[in-house]
Amino acid sequence: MPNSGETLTKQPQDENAGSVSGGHENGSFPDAQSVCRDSLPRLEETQGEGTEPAESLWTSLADGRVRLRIDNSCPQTPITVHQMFKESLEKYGSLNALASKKNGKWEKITFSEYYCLSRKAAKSFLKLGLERFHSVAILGFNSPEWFISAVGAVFAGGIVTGIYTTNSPEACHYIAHDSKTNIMVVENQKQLDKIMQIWDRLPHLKAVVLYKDSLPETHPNLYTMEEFLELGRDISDATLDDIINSQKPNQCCVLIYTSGTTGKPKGAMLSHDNVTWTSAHCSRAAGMQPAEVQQESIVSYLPLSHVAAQMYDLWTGIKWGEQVYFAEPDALKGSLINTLKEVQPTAHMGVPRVWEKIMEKLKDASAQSGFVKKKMLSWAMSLGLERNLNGSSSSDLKQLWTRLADYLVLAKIRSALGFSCCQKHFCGAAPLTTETLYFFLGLNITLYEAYGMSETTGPHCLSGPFIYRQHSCGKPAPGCRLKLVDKDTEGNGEICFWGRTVFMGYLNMEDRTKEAFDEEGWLHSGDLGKLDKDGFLYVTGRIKDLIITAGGENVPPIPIEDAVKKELPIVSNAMVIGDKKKFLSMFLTLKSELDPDTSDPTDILTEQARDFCQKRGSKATKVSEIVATRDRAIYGAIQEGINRVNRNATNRVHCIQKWIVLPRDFSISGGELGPTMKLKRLTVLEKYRNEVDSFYEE
Ligand SMILES: Nc1ncnc2c1ncn2[C@@H]1O[C@H](COP(=O)(O)OP(=O)(O)OP(=O)(O)O)[C@@H](O)[C@H]1O
Repeated sequence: MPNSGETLTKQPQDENAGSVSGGHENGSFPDAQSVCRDSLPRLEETQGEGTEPAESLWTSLADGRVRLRIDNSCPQTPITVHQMFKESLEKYGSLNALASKKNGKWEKITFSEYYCLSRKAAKSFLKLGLERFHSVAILGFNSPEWFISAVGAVFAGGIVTGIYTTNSPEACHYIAHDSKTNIMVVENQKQLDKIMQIWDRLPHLKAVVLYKDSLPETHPNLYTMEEFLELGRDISDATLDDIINSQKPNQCCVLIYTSGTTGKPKGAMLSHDNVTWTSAHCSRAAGMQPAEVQQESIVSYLPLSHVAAQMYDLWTGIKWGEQVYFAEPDALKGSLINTLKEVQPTAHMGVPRVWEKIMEKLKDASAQSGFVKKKMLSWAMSLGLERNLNGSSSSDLKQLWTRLADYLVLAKIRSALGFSCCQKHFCGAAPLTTETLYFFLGLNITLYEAYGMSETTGPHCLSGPFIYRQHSCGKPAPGCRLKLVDKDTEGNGEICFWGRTVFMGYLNMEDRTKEAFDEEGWLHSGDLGKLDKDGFLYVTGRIKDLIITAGGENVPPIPIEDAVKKELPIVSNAMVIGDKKKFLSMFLTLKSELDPDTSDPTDILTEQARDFCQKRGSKATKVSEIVATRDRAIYGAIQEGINRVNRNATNRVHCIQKWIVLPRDFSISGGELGPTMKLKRLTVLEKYRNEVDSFYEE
């Protein structure tokens, strides 16, 4: 791959692919006319006041600088995280910023207090020996301490990186080592235990701060959050301000480790400009309001080590003066709905799996309710869906019924979910199924999809109240561009990105960084997409998941997997296997109840799965009963379902020839799913290597 780090004086010309750009400042989006065939706009000569000059669009060094992608479609002066916070402080200083539950009561701090605490944290990090461009790693559930540590780390000239709480000690070690972590901020004893196991192999680690539990043992370099915040007392404001003032927008301040669905995690380096520009422009385009218009309130619960949550909750919260309420650590085990009901957020973001879980809960509740309730719900939802799919073209009487159904039934469900005041429901980070989309449309909840990657500082394409089309991820954010390359006859091509969302490079991975960009500096996503005539993007597949059989046929696995799941409602996960193999085979897992404490899949089949068994004449209630006996009724039904999918296959190569039911559903703790519930195919292949071999034994 050519070196994209060259000076970008030459402007790219793309003869085959038109590019689509986002709208401007006011958050408006382009119409059909802006699907243009022109080249990229000229990069401005100026990189913004105070920006260190840099020649290259990428770097793989923590202390590296990049040339910012400022051009006439996004001319705004680049700023640092501290400058962004200072601007917000002037406007929103007295507003509440962060709210967390302590002893059953919400405790709140204002933006002024938030800023002061972040400075205190910054001084304490310096006192503990945080070196420039070394990392502060945060390992814990969302909380004010998480935010204050993150902002403090950046103020102190460090780089903040989140670590998933589900990571093993070795996975924590990988990140801490790669990012030269100087200080680790951990939530509780459980996370501390992991660090204690690896500390002696982390030569840069100087101290650990514990922010929830009390100190379990005396260790010279172990502090509680209270102790920590006092450590920097003798660091002067001038010392900190010197460091803050020396920061440049084109330097790194955040590291997001990809969750490794395609291999080893990579540390995506985000610059101050990536963070501040994306915070300013993406959420506004999706309809989020600045606090001077309406203070948005949101609930923070998705892992902050993932780019989507970190941008949405933390950095955008600072930019627009949002009030962030922290959920309980068991949010995803069920308590989230209670928090939502209390907070009544004005906007809510979930990954598709979160929305699916809400859907499954509602379906189960409906299945257990009486005949009349069930009928009322399905009547109201069918009217809601019809209106949302067909618009309000129906008769006056029908419209009246639709409004009545919303008032009598649907509004109550939305209220029970905590969405009475919620004006924007976002979904992103993974594909959303039509079933989920339609289910929520039936409830009169429109899910606005966003699409992007860690490498685009989260969202690059957005939907919102002013830009929406079903099944689409919307349009590029204002000032951003995308193009499709290597298009097939149906218009599907690889999605490539350009704009100030585009990251700096992968830390310590020069080769992977070069591979990510083409010679003109476009970032290649590894995703397939299609554009409609109005410039709306539809993500249609992942090249990075493409299976190439031994015969050289390209097989996208997701459509086959989705078809199997649609045919067989007992199936939870389906995974096609066949890379470099003579034919395709498939792993299946069955829908099973989750352990309420750990969220791990149990052996007990879900209500829906048991219903499937009963209808097929099987008495099974557990996964193990089906697998151990190769339950004839169920195995027969699965084979029939697969036969139906095979009959609709594009050609013989796309047919599933062998399959197996695995004894346990995929899960994050099992390692088969990433934190946004995306399938980690390589891990599954490794974990079930014997089963794979058994498919292909002669
Ligand atoms: N709205 C969406 N629809 C479909 N796919 C999406 C959407 N949003 C994100 N994705 C998928 O998620 C990918 C980005 O994921 P992310 O940057 O979070 O990396 P990851 O999954 O954590 O790890 P890895 O890079 O190792 O796969 C995109 O390239 C795309 O495949």
